[in-house]
Amino acid sequence: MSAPDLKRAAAARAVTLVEDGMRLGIGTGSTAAAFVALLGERVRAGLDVVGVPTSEATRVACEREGIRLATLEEMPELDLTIDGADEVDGDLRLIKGGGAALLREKIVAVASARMVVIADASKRVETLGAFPLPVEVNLFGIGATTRAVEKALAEASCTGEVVRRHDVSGRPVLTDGGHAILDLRLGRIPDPEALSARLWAVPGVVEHGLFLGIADAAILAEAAGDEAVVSVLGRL
Ligand SMILES: O=C[C@H](O)[C@H](O)[C@H](O)COP(=O)(O)O
Repeated sequence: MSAPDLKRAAAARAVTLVEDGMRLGIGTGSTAAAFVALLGERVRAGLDVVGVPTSEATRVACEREGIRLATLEEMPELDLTIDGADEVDGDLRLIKGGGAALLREKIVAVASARMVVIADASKRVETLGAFPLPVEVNLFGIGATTRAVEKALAEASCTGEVVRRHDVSGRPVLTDGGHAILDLRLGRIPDPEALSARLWAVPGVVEHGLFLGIADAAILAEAAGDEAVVSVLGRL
């Protein structure tokens, strides 16, 4: 059972939550892409939904699948968001932003009555932080902002390094909103709420990838022999 098969299994369970007439938030990343493909199949079979994509990549994928789209200006309240995650803990706290879409993802998730995470079970952790925490920052004053983020880490009892994200060709990554990403390599985050508050207090931080109190449930798929077994954390 490959990782793509597990992602597809989690996405397939999530697609069953979608009902006719729903206003959907549609996430970003490889697991969300599996969801978009399955949603496209249902749309072509007659399901009537409208989606708000959380990135330009997801917008393009949805258009290819024939999924009707709107903006949050046109449709500021959503029924359900389905999105992936880089880490999920037992309290449904998340790290997101491995694909640099965290700002739009958080705006869309908070605009939704429900957010459901889809992931392979390797994303389930006891303590958040092994995955580097993405922080989206304004380009203006990025050196000073990086220093201030380092100081915020110490104040939240975290240790580690702050590294600007580059792509595989060595170019600095820019988000869909034209901002930079700092990856906080921490190993563990002992108090995510404290770190969240410290990061928000830094001028220049646009958003961070800690999603706290936002997700309602997580659909996690793991392999059992040749089968994918899906479990649910929280309530669907
Ligand atoms: O910015 C990207 C997102 O937060 C993704 O949802 C996250 O990185 C998980 O992606 P994947 O499903 O590819 O592991």
